[in-house]
Amino acid sequence: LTEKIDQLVLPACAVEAALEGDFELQGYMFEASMEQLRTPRTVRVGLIQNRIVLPTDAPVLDQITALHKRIGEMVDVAAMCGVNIVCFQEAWTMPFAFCTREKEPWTEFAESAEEGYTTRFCQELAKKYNMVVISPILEREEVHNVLWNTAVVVSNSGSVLGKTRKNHIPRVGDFNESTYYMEGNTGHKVFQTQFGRIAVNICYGRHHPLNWFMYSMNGAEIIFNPSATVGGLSEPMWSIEARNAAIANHCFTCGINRVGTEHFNNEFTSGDGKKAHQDFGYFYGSSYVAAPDGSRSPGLSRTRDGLLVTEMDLNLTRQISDKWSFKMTGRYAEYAEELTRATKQDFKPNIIKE
Ligand SMILES: NC(=O)NCCC(=O)O
Repeated sequence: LTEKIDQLVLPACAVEAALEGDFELQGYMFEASMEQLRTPRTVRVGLIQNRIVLPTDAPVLDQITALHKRIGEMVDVAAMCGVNIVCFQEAWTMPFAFCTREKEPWTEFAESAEEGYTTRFCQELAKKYNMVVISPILEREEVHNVLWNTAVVVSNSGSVLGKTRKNHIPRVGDFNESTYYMEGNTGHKVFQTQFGRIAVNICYGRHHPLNWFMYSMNGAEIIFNPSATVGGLSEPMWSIEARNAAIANHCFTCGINRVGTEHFNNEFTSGDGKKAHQDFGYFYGSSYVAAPDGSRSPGLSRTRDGLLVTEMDLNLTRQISDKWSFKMTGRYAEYAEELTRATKQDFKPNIIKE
């Protein structure tokens, strides 16, 4: 169904800047029917995927600053393309070092969601470009000194609208994230922005249909899925999960994955009897947007930095909901009751035997 998608013509200055900055720039459009009582609710969304800039053994602040510079240049191009909401990849200010299980220096990348340099940096971008910025970082919550995997949502006014934390922490492959931070405690927040209602389902949460569902129950029209995931593990699932969530929940979904292979100084093992190694494998990019009608944009490159700009008419969410009525036909009260019973210690599965 990618053939249903029209390309979005992007300004020549943006195309040139992307060429000069050596990153891919793609633009697509999702249209909706014209309605009599509502005007189109058109919004432009930018997804940014990238490799890390400096080697993983460069000083921490240099690594962060180099990523700010790189992403700042890409946001400049997003602004030229009229982007209203931009989302970066999971833990965008750092290498995805959680495979190592080392605490130092990786926990030094953690920053305050409200006051950290990265949030300040995003606030500047948001104000300058009248753009909502979704900034997934490693958060240090300073009152209790707890680390979290958090997306900070900066409003286009430049103020911090709020933050939302990763609900599901992987226990698969080299994703040793449970060594560093806890399951999120912020529920399924939806942020009302000037450009639509948005939510952030961070990485591994995309394997949980009920996680997407709860954001949608709270009214999300666009659900972002900033990720860090590697070839050989999740690639066969990547093109399906966010797309299916868009269909099932009558909303737009945006999958973002980093690119490149990140090398670490010290070897680590995967607990599978294989030899110790110094990298996680390659992050395969392929960021894309899926629409509630089942269509999707082509993915960005598997290997290059990129900016994907999509224009979407949010009226499509209600139009598809009216057509398919999944929200209306869902038997949620029944599921809720059965689920409540299923989560109890004394639960007996409802299996009928002869
Ligand atoms: N970052 C993260 O949660 N990755 C886990 C692997 C996956 O979900 O593909």
